[in-house]
Order: sequence, then C-alpha cells, then structure tokens
Amino acid sequence: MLGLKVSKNNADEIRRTLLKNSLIDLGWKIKTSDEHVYIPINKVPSEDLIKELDGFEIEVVDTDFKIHKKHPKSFKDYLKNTVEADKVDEIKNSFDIMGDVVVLEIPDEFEAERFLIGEAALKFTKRKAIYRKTSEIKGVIRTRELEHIAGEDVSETVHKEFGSRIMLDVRRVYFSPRLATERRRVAEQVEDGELIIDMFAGVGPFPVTIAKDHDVKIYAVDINPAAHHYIKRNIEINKLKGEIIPILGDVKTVLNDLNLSADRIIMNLPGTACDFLSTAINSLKSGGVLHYYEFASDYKVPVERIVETAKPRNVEILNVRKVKSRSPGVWHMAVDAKID
Ligand SMILES: C[S@@+](CC[C@H](N)C(=O)[O-])C[C@H]1O[C@@H](n2cnc3c(N)ncnc32)[C@H](O)[C@@H]1O
Repeated sequence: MLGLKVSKNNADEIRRTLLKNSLIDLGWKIKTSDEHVYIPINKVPSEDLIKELDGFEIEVVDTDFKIHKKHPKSFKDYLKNTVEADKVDEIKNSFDIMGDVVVLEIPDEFEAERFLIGEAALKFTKRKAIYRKTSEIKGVIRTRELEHIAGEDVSETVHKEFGSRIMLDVRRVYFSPRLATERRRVAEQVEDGELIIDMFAGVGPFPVTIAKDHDVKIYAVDINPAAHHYIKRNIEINKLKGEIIPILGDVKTVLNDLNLSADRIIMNLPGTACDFLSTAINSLKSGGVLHYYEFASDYKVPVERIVETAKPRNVEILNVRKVKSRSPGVWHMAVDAKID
C-alpha cells in the first residue's frame, strides 16, 4: 500500500502537515527503520503539498503496514497519529454528552485537526453529532457559539438523567449535564406540598427532576423563548407527580406580578443571580429555602451577600458546596439558605 518514506529527523513536522491535509490513512500504523519513518497515506500528495514539503527528503513508496486494532477501545486509540497523548485527555475531559450530541473543546493548537478529532469523538462516543465550542457561554440567555465538526448537524436531542428526559437544542438553550448531581441533591430536600419557584429554569431540568418524584407546584420562569418551548415539551414527555407552570418572561416582572410566597426558590444564574436576590427573598415565605448559585472563589462572598440582602430577616446557612470548577480558583458555588 501507499506510504511516504521520510527522514526520521523531519518525520514529526511532515506528519503534522500530512494530518492537516487529511492525507494519513489512520487505519494503519506508522513504521520506522534505522533512519526512516514510513507514513501510511491514502493518496499521492498533490504538487502543492510536495512544494510545501520542499527541502524535506520524501519519497512515495509501495510498502506494507500493520493494521491498527480493529476496534480501538479508548479515545486515545482513535487519535493515535493525530494528537499528542497528554492532550487527548484534555479534550476528552471537555466532553459534554447530551443525548445524541457531544460538545467538546479543542485547544487552538489543534484547530487544523478539528475534523479528525470530531470523527474520533463520533466513533468513540457512538453519538450522532459532534460540536466544538467556539465561544464562552455569554449573553442573557447563556448560550455559546458552536461549530459542527462531525456526524449529523442536528443540535436538538433528548438527554436522559436519573430517569428524567430532557429535550433541548444545544445551539439555542443553556444546559449542563454536569449539574445532574446538584439537581438530584436539591430534589432530595423537597417535600410534597411545596410551592417552588425556579427563577432561571432553562429547559426545566430542576423542575422536572423535582416534579418527577414530588407532588409539588413549580413556577418555572425563563426569558429565552427557546428554553420556554423546550420546558413545555419536557413537561409533556416526562411522567410527573407534581405540576410545573412554565412562564416566559423577565423573572423580576413575573414575580412582581404573581406576588407568590414560596417554600423554595432556585436561582441557578451564577454570573448575575446577585442582581435578583432581593426579588427572590421578597417571594420567599418565612422559613423558606433559597438555593443560590454564584461564581466565587470563597464561600464568604455569596453567604454574606444573602445575609446582607435578607436583613432584617434571619438567615440560617444549611449547606455550602462547590458544584464545579469555572476557571482556576473560581467555583460555581451553591448556598442553601433558610430565611425566616
Ligand atoms: C445558567 S442558565 C440555567 C438554566 C437551568 N436552571 C439549568 O440548570 O439548566 C440561566 C437561565 O436563566 C435565563 N435568564 C437569564 N436572565 C433571566 C431573567 N431576567 N429572567 C428569567 N430568566 C432569565 C436564561 O435564559 C437561562 O436559560
């Protein structure tokens, strides 16, 4: 089969150039002799590429290669010859798998290899669509830009989590599978009969997790019309013991109009939830529980904020915890506070 015979000294640089041009046949193993490296290729390099490699000692040869294991098991196996081993783990740790869709992060240095990485992720995860993050989560509706890099370009999916089904579109709404344990932790504290408000409900993962097992009434507010569309779908596709009332709008106006007195309020908008604290506390009955989230490096900051905003009401901090890392030294913090 076709191979490119190159000098050992330049093999790495040439391999990278071939990869960028999708010329390496990844089904076969690269082999070496004392002075040369033989790279399996899927076609003869074009004139332009030969010009690009001008100065290197290269020769197209007909030779045998050993086949890569037929059914590689690890993501590393799929990416052999593409990405350095230590970087493979970094990419794999960035996977957010939601139903049939995978969203991943590719370091800038592997930008040129993104489609190969996408194909590897597609084979490894056996999902249907792979997207790469191309921006931070931003704006009021907390979404990010994504580039489709492998599989079908279908961004709507149904994610399964602890027996709930969550329908969402990764391009149009916020959703993080990494909050599954947090949702369950909150749901486990709920008792039948409660009146609950989820101020920033998104597609409704907190309300669905809670209402699946509890006979409660939950007002689920969100300002994003796409999130509102999906929460309505999620109410339909899950078997719920409780009632979820989806409301589209700015939660400050909504809560002002509804004038509720809730047993429990969920505030998962960690970047700006602090701007909505007094609105929340005004809608929380005496003895009610607040699940407050904030990006912070120290628990003291969100705790003091709640205590100050609630004054003259008394605050009992029930629990503080780090939900997940946001950036070095900064955490998505959760504070559960009972406010008398
Ligand atoms: C971080 S997401 C959380 C979604 C959901 N709680 C979850 O855990 O998946 C925050 C949500 O708040 C919504 N949001 C932002 N500002 C809002 C406002 N003023 N009123 C109502 N919803 C708002 C966004 O549209 C977004 O869906």
